Amino acid sequence: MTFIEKLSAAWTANNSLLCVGLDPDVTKFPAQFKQQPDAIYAFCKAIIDATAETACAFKPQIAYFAALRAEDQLEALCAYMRSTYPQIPIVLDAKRGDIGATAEQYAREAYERYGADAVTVNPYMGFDSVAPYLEWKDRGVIILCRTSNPGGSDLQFLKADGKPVYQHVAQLVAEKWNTNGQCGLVVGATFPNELAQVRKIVGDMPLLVPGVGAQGGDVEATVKAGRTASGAGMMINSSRAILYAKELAGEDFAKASRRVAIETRDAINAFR
Ligand SMILES: O=c1ccn([C@@H]2O[C@H](COP(=O)(O)O)[C@@H](O)[C@H]2O)c(=O)[nH]1
Repeated sequence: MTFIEKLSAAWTANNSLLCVGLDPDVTKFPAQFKQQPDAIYAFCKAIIDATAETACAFKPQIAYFAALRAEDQLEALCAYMRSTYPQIPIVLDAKRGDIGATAEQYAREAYERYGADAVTVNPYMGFDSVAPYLEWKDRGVIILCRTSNPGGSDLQFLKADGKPVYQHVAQLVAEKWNTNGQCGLVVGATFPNELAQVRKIVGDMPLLVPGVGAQGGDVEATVKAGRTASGAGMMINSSRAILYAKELAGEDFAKASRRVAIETRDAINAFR
């Protein structure tokens, strides 16, 4: 099964466009994890088990693991997700970008070492820096287009040949790079107008849409701007708001995460 087939099946089976982001920050972990040597694995596993039925994808952010020399825990976590929830795609958020020879190694890291279904990639160095990922025909390549952060405008909004750079990226990926139908784009929920522009350019291409939850993106505006005719087409990511959900009286952290994941999924579904 290809990444796109798996994602489409997960949209339907879980009736969800929610992507649960795994950004494990040990300073925010509940007390019971503090002394645990594999705390990152144990915390993320609990979140995965609590939210799996609400999600169309999981998105581990590699920086949170690498910064603590915890790549082995990321590897174990990806193996756990693949064996326990094989129907839910893993999108490794690594935002890689380098010359072709190095990109080949980054592609192996994402797809072979971690067994990710898709990886995020930076298009700034052009086609030959993305081509090695495209060689993995059953995997997804999710290319940064209009990122959710304010500083994304510094370059992505610059006009070239009369239109902003992010629109060039969308057009280039849709018309030239996506020959095997395996590409997606990252477009922030914090910019619904640009999300609508990108949707017009790329047809039904899947979009990874971070920015709801902690970054304050508006769910209704996001869904209305980015949905396809069939009411899908997006992995709307929320990380911190789910991982570190405020617990209600008598609730534990995983139940709180599950509750917020359900609320977010349902809020999204209300506008599909
Ligand atoms: O444009 C982008 C691309 C990626 N991200 C990543 O998504 C999550 C967002 O986390 P929240 O806690 O929901 O804000 C994080 O891993 C970012 O690295 C993004 O925010 N914007």
